[in-house]
Amino acid sequence: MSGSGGAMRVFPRPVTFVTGNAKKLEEVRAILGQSIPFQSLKLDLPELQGEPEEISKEKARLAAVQVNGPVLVEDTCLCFNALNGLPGPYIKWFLQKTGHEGLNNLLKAYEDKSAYAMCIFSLALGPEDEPITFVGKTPGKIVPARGPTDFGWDPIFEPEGYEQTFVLPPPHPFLSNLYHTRLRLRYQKLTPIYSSHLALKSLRLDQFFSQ
Ligand SMILES: O=c1[nH]c(=O)c2ncn([C@@H]3O[C@H](COP(=O)(O)OP(=O)(O)OP(=O)(O)O)[C@@H](O)[C@H]3O)c2[nH]1
Ligand SMILES: [Mg+2]
Repeated sequence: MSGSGGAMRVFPRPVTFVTGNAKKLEEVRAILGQSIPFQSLKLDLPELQGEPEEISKEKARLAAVQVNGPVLVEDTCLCFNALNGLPGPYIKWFLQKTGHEGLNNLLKAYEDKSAYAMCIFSLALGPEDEPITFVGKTPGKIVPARGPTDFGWDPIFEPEGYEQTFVLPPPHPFLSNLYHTRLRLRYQKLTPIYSSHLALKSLRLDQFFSQ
């Protein structure tokens, strides 16, 4: 990927990251840095139902109508293999209603505690454009909650190859392996953005943007 000059050509109008989740915004903003012209908008979009990619696409369509310009949205799913991918996109409600303990209890009847965290980004150039969707997955397992509980299901998700949950452990987070695992998931969140640069270039949509 080229420097921010190239990105400016591809995205002469800022891409609006639409989310109602301050923590999500903080992480995406930290990763994106200056790589693309970026702004955020706090909108609580409807929590749709269906397959994760379809939900994400539809969310991008709704966001693009409200913003009337290029938008980026992200959906995070936590998927239990014993439950064929559920709660998946419904993790927000399961977490709110049952808490960490309830999520563990859902798997009590199964030996298989494996799970995966999935981040789906959708980019829509505008209300008339079909969103482009990219998926990043991190495998792991569900464990009783450990560590700080300030972000979602982090304390009950143990990424594969680690004996710690997904929370960032103080006091030296930048040096820990776990921090790097977490960055990897976040990097997967970024892959869509890099890929969409390439897609946009190949479609020559930079011309479209400068009109
Ligand atoms: O432990 C976590 N580590 C993460 O990295 C992470 N990212 C999101 N979440 C939580 O998972 C649900 C997804 O729902 P979600 O993707 O629809 O988000 P949201 O509705 O809060 O925001 P948005 O849809 O307005 O962007 C919500 O409960 C989020 O708080 C995370 N939890
Ligand atoms: Mg949501």
